[in-house]
Amino acid sequence: MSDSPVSIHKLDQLNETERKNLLQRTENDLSTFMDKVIPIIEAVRCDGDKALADFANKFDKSPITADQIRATPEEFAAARASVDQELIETLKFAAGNIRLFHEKQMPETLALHETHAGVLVGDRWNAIDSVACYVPRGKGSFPSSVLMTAIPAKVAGVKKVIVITPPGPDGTVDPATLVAAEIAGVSDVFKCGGAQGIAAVAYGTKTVPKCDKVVGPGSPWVVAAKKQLSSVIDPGSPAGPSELIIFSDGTVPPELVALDLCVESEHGPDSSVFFVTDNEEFARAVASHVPSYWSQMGDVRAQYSRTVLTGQRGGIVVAGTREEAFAYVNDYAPEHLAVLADNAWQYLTRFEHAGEILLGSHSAISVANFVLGPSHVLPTGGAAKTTSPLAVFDFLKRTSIASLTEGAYQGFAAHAERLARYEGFDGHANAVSAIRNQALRSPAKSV
Ligand SMILES: NC(=O)c1ccc[n+]([C@@H]2O[C@H](COP(=O)([O-])OP(=O)(O)OC[C@H]3O[C@@H](n4cnc5c(N)ncnc54)[C@H](O)[C@@H]3O)[C@@H](O)[C@H]2O)c1
Ligand SMILES: N[C@H](CO)Cc1c[nH]c[nH+]1
Ligand SMILES: [Zn+2]
Repeated sequence: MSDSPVSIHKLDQLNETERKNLLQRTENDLSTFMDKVIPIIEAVRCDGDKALADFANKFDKSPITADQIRATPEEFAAARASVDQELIETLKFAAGNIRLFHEKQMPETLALHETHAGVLVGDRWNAIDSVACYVPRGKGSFPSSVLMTAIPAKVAGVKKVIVITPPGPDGTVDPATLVAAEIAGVSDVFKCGGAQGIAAVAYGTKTVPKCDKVVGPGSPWVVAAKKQLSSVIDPGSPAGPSELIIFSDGTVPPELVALDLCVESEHGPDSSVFFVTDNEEFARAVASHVPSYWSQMGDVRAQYSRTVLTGQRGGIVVAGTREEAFAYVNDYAPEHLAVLADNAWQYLTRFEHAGEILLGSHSAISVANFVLGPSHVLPTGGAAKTTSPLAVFDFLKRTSIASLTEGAYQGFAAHAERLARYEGFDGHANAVSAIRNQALRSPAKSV
């Protein structure tokens, strides 16, 4: 039991610096990528589609040419024919749940409140014009990410939704990604990933349309390019390497926690996954079960998981008290938080910061990752302290709407004039002092 290689970090044995280090993610230090993406971005800005093809050759080993960046109707048809019918049914099942959840999330288009007699103020929500959904391909294929990004955008009413994704070594888009795009109602899919894909939608190329916003998860190249281009395109939330914290009070089988530790840790060596508990005996039991689950995974995924769970950005955190366990989770602000307990709901109010909180053994991380409804694109790197999961709100913006009657205006104008004079704005003050000259404001008398 004690010879499990899973890291065990005892909070009360850490000094302040060590505790701080345990909260770090790979994405918190993008310094090695920030400079390297600049020439890639510049090449796309200057050479457009030709640069996209060159980078696809170089980074994706994909033999495409500048005139093959867009996925053709024939490629969609071939994808439809090659993807297993049951998988298509599953993609449709997921799409239905994602659509339903986001439809229910939509705010009223116009919400007005009468704050005083004759004063109507409120919000109008409307969609942004164009969005690019980034779908990764480097470490697997992610048709689920197409659904989790494009469907909320469509529900919000975005007119132009496109997908960008790295092409494979055969020069095509992953077939299930194309089928998922079709199910989501997206017909514009472009073969460009990494920093070059982000640059393409930021500046536009002959083939790839310039977009107002880019969403979706990606490698550090993608996250670094989003940061570099944040004044050119709205980069949305970072959505970097997947991360998970599991909290348990020891009232579930340790095997369950061990299995869940292998979930997000198999994404890549840069993921971060911890089990946090105040029960050391239970922690050691969990650690003892993990290696047997690695042996049930493919070599590459098992190695990613092993790297994460035996290193400094993963494993088990043993807190001295339950309060310290809650405090650690809140400081960490994980992307996903799974609460595994007999009565998981009792802990909900203890967790302030997380992209998603899954309560109880049946609210499985994999169900939420793939088919439940809420988007799996969630804030990473601690961004859950201030930001929210991808949702319809990311594709909408608010405009404040106001309307005053003549009677209401009388009650506001003198106050506005006084504040305008104090701030030294004569033009502002003069405009409202027309209160003394009603003719200027009354349509009936204005001509
Ligand atoms: N937060 C979320 O919602 C969420 C969801 C799914 C996946 N993820 C994360 O997304 C990530 C996906 O990883 P991936 O590798 O599949 O992403 P990816 O497909 O974005 O990465 C591959 C791309 O990176 C670029 N690249 C690779 N090597 C390069 C180099 N040497 N120089 C320049 N560019 C280079 C290439 O353009 C390549 O196409 C994982 O970290 C996973 O954990 C996050
Ligand atoms: N865990 C990812 C979000 O962090 C979603 C995903 C897609 N495929 C597998 N997992
Ligand atoms: Zn996952």
